[in-house]
Amino acid sequence: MLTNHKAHPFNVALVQAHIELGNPAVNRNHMRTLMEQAVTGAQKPDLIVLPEMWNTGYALDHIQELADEGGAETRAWIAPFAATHQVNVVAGSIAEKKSDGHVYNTMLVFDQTGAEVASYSKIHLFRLMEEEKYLHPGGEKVLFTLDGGIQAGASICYDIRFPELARSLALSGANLLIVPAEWPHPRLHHWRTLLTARAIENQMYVIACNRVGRSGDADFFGHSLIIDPWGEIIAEGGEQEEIITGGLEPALVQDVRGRIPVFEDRRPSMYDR
Ligand SMILES: NC(=O)CCC(=O)C(=O)O
Repeated sequence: MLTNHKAHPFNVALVQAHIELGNPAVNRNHMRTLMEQAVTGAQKPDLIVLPEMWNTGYALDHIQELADEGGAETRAWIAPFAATHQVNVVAGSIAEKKSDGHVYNTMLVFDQTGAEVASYSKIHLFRLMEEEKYLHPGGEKVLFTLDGGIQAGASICYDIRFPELARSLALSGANLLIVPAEWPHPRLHHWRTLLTARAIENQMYVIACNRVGRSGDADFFGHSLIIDPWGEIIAEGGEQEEIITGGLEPALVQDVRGRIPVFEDRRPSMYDR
């Protein structure tokens, strides 16, 4: 059940930001400034989402030195930010160096008390951006409960090309898929179509925060999206820095699942793998 104990919709704010290649200090300050804008905006968010690999960008050649050791630096400022502003934060993803010495593309999630409620490392590494040469893949899917009882599933960028992951999260109870990304031109058509498909087939909300700006040869287009469980786009960013906001209506997931009973009509024994 997607339950929300608040009378108002569950308001989300996607921080569609530019990321400075290989400069965690600049990126941290920039994200904090934008997050402050988000919490002081007209509509106070219940949840803030950042883009993928926002601390370093794809500075993969130097990722061993640049990655956040144990995620300590990120945790040290995002947890108090969440508590101070009483807002859930999906801290996009960061390059995180774990105790095994490998660098992972990791999403950290904090609730509105500042408690860390989840950590997910990207399962599917994207060869076109050489992730598989420099990063280590995560080994498990992750669900978490946000303030208000909303069950969310984690996906990072390229993960959305694997419908099995979103379906598996939905079957485990997720009603909302959260997707930080660094997705460049010329694949806007894929971005919008895949995200919409994940929403329609799983009858879940999908919220996806992409970065903007050029980095090396890549031109990141933004177009962050908030999509409802019927596949309607509630809000979509442009190609510049901005904060995209929208309200999720908790009851809509069950309503859509009642209209077309996809989950009741599944035939798992017919699917090989
Ligand atoms: N950072 C990524 O995973 C990019 C994925 C992407 O661009 C795609 O087309 O897939």
